[in-house]
Amino acid sequence: MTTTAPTPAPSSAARTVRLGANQYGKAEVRLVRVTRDTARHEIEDLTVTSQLRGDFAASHVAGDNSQVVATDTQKNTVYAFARDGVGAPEAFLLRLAEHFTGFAWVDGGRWEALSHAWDRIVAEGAEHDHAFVRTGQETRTAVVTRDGDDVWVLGGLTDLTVLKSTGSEFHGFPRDRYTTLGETDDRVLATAVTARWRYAGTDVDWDATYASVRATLLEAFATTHSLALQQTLYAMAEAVLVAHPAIVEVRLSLPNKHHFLVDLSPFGLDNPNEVFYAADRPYGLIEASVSVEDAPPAGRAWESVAGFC
Ligand SMILES: O=c1[nH]c(=O)c2[nH]c(=O)[nH]c2[nH]1
Repeated sequence: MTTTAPTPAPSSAARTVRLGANQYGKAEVRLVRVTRDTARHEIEDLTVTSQLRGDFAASHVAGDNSQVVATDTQKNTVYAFARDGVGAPEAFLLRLAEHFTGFAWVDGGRWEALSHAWDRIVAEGAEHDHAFVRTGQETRTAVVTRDGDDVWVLGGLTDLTVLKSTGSEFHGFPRDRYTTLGETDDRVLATAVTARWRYAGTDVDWDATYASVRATLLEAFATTHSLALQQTLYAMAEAVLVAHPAIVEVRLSLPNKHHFLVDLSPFGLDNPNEVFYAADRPYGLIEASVSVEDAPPAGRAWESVAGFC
């Protein structure tokens, strides 16, 4: 038997290492703001992440924190800025970006928000002034990335769950020895939409555009007679781009929430497309980016945005 001597590990003196890309900050700051100027309160509920980029080498290599804006300070800043109001998450994040890049050694960063929706409770026939119920609907998302004077804004939403009980077909796919799926011209189509969209600039009515994009996504989902979830995805993204000149790119991630017809024949029953098993996994996952032809370069807009191809 031949034995090979192990290769000696290189001594640390023989190698030069270098700090690469880095960012740091406070993740998932939970912020709830109650606006109580009148008896009819308003509530804003966000989860905010702040990450700074810049010259932080001294802290990493020597423990010199003279340029480290503490993550605790970043968290406090989020709360302090909320004292003046929150408003659209995109606008709030742009304020944070402007503030933190005021430190000479901070040249950019990434600020992200999830916006959690609450509805008023209807009590005694009227919307209550200060009692709310979390809507089981989607979560609005926003990401601001700044690099020097360049800034990119993504709007978005996640967990917008939709279903069509007809108007969906799937056939014409290749068959090989592993194919068992039957062709269908009438199936249930359901998905939980995750969408992100890239704005061309920052002079935008964020709330109005969000509401309009959401409505456009829903309308396109409802009205597209679907031959594949891929086709529905494209129709949804196209509809958003056609209706919103401020938006230049849409990325969608659509899980195909399969609804399988249950075989009721063992019970002597037919099943004319009425009783389904709603499977939770595995699920098809359909993802794409759709953009306008003359879209400005995406730059760093999509950096660290997980969950898309
Ligand atoms: O809309 C669909 N797209 C697919 O790619 C696919 N694959 C599959 O098994 N079912 C479906 N449905």
